[in-house]
Amino acid sequence: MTERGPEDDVPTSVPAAGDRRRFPAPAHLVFFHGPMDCGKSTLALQVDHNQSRQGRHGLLLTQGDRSGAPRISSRVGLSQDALEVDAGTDLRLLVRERWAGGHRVDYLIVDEAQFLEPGQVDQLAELVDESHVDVYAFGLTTDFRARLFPGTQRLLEVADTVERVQVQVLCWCGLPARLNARVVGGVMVREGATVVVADTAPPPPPGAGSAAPEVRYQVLCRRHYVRGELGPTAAGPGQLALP
Ligand SMILES: Nc1ncnc2c1ncn2[C@@H]1O[C@H](COP(=O)(O)OP(=O)(O)O)[C@@H](O)[C@H]1O
Ligand SMILES: Cc1cn([C@H]2C[C@H](O)[C@@H](COP(=O)(O)O)O2)c(=O)[nH]c1=O
Repeated sequence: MTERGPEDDVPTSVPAAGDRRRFPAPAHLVFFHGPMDCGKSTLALQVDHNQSRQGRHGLLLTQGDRSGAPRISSRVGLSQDALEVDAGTDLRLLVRERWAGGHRVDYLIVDEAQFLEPGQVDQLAELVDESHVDVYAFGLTTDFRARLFPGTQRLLEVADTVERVQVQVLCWCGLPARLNARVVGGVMVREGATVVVADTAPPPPPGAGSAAPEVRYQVLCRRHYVRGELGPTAAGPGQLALP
């Protein structure tokens, strides 16, 4: 086990082959991605559990969790308190402040990583390369327009390892679903703000009152995403709202 902290010496040149064991194993930036509901937050909490059980100290970060609280919450029922970050957070300073307060930080768990600014992804890479902090980031591949989020794009560009989360989410037709449709008032939309925090909960049964969330997401296969078809369980006609 390698314990990392501000006091560690960071090698400034590549060691000769015989010297390698004097240097810590390199840290890594790992990015796990997929559509909504594929188990990213569950995996984030599992990675944290497995790392912390090795005696390592992690810092959990998130932004805009569905719970509305600074937490990483999984639909399986697990959840952990986390630090809420936003576009203005310097992630290097965040870690250095923890170190200055006497806390060890060996690794970061970053959920909802699609919401990071590209510059914040570069800060994570710097923490990996210059401070030997392992970073495990978890985020959506694409937004409701089927375009990469800027944070996701940067993670795909610079991460040491990129893994598509293996749990398949299924479209209503039974095919694997990889695209996130935004549904407003029962109708799929393709225009709007990139960030709208909401869940994939199915629509309530007819007559259940107005507690229904106005915005929800539905994960679809490519064909049904392109056609804007939400399937038989969709509220309302399930039609695409043309711009
Ligand atoms: N009651 C349940 N029993 C078993 N697995 C569940 C249950 N509810 C949700 N899940 C699993 O949790 C997954 C969603 O996990 P979550 O971490 O919240 O996803 P993400 O963060 O990617 O949106 C679902 O795809 C499903 O596999
Ligand atoms: C597609 C899409 C999603 N979001 C939001 C909706 C949720 O609050 C999160 C994703 O959460 P999950 O843990 O992956 O289920 O992202 C968004 O703001 N914009 C989008 O285009």
